[in-house]
Amino acid sequence: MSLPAVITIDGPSGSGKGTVAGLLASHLQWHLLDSGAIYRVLALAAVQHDVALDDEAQLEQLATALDVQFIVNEDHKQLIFLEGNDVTDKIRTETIGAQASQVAALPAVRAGLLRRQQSFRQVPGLIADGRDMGTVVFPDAPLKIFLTASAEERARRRYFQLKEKGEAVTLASLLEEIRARDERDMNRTIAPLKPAEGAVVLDSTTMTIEQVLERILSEVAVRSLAG
Ligand SMILES: Nc1ncnc2c1ncn2[C@@H]1O[C@H](COP(=O)(O)OP(=O)(O)O)[C@@H](O)[C@H]1O
Ligand SMILES: Nc1ccn([C@H]2C[C@H](O)[C@@H](COP(=O)(O)OP(=O)(O)O)O2)c(=O)n1
Repeated sequence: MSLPAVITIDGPSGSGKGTVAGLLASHLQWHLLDSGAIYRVLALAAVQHDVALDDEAQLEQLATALDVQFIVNEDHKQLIFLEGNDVTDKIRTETIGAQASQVAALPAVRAGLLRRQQSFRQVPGLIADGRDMGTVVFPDAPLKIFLTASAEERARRRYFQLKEKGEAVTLASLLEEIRARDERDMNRTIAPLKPAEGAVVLDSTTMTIEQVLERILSEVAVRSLAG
């Protein structure tokens, strides 16, 4: 029996992966894997348990035993729980993003989280967003998207997103953080951020969210992926 279909969406921070993945999942009524959230939760767990962000052995243990739950509420919003506590908003800061990028560079951590991510592949299908969804976690996915945008545009998007949440941020510091995270995610030795073979590369710098969604849906239709 063949495995349920997966659409992978990989790309750098602020390219629109999370937004588009969520819209696609609700449009197709498929499951959603926000793999970045798992790395963010692991970073938060490490801080809370006083585990150093470069202690690979302890982080591996923490990763394998990580008590994280994804729950969709009645408003169709995905909530994320760590050890029973709602951490949905807490994990969205740039600090946690940078810490997630740090723990994600450790091979034992990635290996410890691999099967957990693959278990999200359930009928009728899965939309998986991250950095290595198409290259490592679901290499057989029938549709792989690499979503990108200029660093300036991604920093601008993040700026408005965080400002709306009341976070005190500056455009200049966000651009610097985005560049540092790009650098680490693209240059690590294990599962670096890069387009998977055969990926559709979409540069969303001058595209609206709707245009990105339409473009991906046209690729879904060409491949007859949705029933
Ligand atoms: N094509 C787009 N045009 C304008 N804003 C966008 C676009 N795609 C995403 N955004 C906005 O940019 C911000 C970051 O998007 P997000 O989906 O969180 O990116 P990622 O998951 O890749 O980090 C959000 O506020 C989102 O609404
Ligand atoms: N599949 C993944 C997902 C995220 N990561 C790492 C690298 C990223 O900088 C951090 C945070 O990822 P996340 O997708 O939540 O970040 P953005 O929303 O794109 O800013 O985790 C990863 O290494 N592999």
